[in-house]
Amino acid sequence: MRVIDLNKTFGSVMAVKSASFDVPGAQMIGVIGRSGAGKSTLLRMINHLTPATSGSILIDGRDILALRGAARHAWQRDCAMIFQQFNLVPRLDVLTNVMLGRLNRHGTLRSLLKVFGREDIARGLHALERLGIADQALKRAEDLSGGQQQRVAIARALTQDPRMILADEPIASLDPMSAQVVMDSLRQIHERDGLTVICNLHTLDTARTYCDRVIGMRDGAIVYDGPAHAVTTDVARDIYGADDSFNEGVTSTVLEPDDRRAAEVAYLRAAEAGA
Ligand SMILES: Nc1ncnc2c1ncn2[C@@H]1O[C@H](COP(=O)(O)OP(=O)(O)OP(=O)(O)O)[C@@H](O)[C@H]1O
Repeated sequence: MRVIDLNKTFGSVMAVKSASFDVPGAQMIGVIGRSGAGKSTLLRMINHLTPATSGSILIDGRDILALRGAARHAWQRDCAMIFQQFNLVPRLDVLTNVMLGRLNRHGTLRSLLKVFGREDIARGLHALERLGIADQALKRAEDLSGGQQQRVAIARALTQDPRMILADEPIASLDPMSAQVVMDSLRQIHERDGLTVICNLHTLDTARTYCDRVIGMRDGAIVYDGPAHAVTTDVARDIYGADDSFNEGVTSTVLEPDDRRAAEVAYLRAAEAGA
């Protein structure tokens, strides 16, 4: 993937400014930066959840920002999104939630009727097994812990057969142990399946532990792009724009404007409808 001079403005706010980077092969990338730095907007533009103002994103030489209609939905299927708030259907059982990831692989009629075949069930169960929660398959999603729900969301993403996983602060709502399990799962998917995982993270130590590469954003611009191990305290201070009193433990945020939630819900509905 090549991201070239990507920009996003919201009114007078330049959320992402001239972002450019290449992902030459499967990588696990952590995007860090303080609240409002533009991390979510960057991920959302890659997935088409937020339209870019200008720039291009080339995959196999094709600008995915120019895609419309079915081609655009096919791309959204190829880059599965994982959200901080899991975005499961709370009253549906876990297995059905996971199989929803298969819907936009099928034709419209099958998708509308939510008809799952044997292969869908097998794939759903296999994904749950990989995430270590197959025993929860028949429970309602809302009855699971936050960490388990995020693993269900990852299993759903896997059943989409994605080329890439984009995770927007996947552990921000989780306790430390659940966060570790979720990050271990994403790392394992990256290594075993050879998928690129781009993950917005709000703690530096998580990025250092799990990612090979870190992209640091400040005020919409990429101010660091390099190996995770090279993110020293000085580099971090530059990314977070903090003074000498900078404390690594204090980084991003969990605030999420309502309009973004609405966009996520619309995205998932479209996926469910097999649009
Ligand atoms: N839908 C929107 N409408 C208007 N402004 C927005 C919208 N989404 C993001 N912004 C603004 O764009 C800038 C970048 O926001 P973004 O959410 O991408 O940052 P972030 O680094 O992900 O922050 P956080 O860690 O708080 O989620 C901020 O100034 C934010 O207020």
